[in-house]
Amino acid sequence: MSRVVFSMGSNLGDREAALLAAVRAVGPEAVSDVYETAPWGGDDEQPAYYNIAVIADDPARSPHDWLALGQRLEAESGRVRDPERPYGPRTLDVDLIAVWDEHGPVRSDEPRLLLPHPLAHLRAFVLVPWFAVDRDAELPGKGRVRDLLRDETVAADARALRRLHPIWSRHHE
Ligand SMILES: Nc1ncnc2c1ncn2[C@@H]1O[C@H](COP(=O)(O)OP(=O)(O)OP(=O)(O)O)[C@@H](O)[C@H]1O
Ligand SMILES: Nc1nc2c(c(=O)[nH]1)N=C(CO)CN2
Repeated sequence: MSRVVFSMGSNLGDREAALLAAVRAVGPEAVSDVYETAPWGGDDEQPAYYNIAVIADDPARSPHDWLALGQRLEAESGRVRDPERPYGPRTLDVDLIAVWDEHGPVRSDEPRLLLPHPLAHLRAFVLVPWFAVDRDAELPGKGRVRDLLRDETVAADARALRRLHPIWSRHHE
C-alpha cells in the first residue's frame, strides 16, 4: 500500500493544462479545485500560481516511484531550472507532501526525498487545497491540517487565496 498527497503548482505557460496532464498521469483518488495563490517564499516578481492538492493510492508504487513520476512530469512540462532563483517561476512543480505505506507514515531524511515535506505546515497553498479534499487530513509529525491552518501567518495567507474552479471530474478518467 502506498498513499500519497501531492501539492502541484504552475505559474508559467498554460497553468491549467500542465496541472491537468499531471493529474491524469497520477491516476488520482481525489483532486482539489484550482486555487490561485500569490508566490510564497520571497521571490515576488513572478506570476500568480495555480495550485492543487492531489491524493493517489497505488499499492505498486514506492515513495521513490512517486518522486520519479513527479520529476518526469515536471520535465515533460518543459520546466527549466534557474539556479539563481530557487523559488522562481515554473511550468510545473510536483511536491510529495506525505506518503503512507502499510506501516504508517513514511519518514525520510534523504535530501532527494524529504518526507513529510519539511515546509508543508507553513504553506497555505498546500494546506488549503489538501483540507478541501480531506477534512481529517493530518501532516505526520505536525498535526491536523485543520489546526495548522489556525497559525496566524498561514491563516492570513489562506484568506488571500482565491478558489477558482474544479479541474478534474469523472469524464476525465
Ligand atoms: N518531498 C519532496 N517532494 C519533491 N521533491 C523533493 C522532496 N524532498 C526532496 N525533494 C528534492 O527537492 C529537489 C528540488 O526540487 P524543486 O527544485 O522542485 O524544489 P522546490 O519545489 O522549488 O522547493 P520546495 O522543496 O521548497 O517546494 C528535487 O531534486 C527533489 O529530489
Ligand atoms: N504560491 C506558490 N508559491 C510557491 C510555490 C507554489 O506552488 N505556489 N512553489 C514553490 C516551490 O515549491 C515556491 N513558492
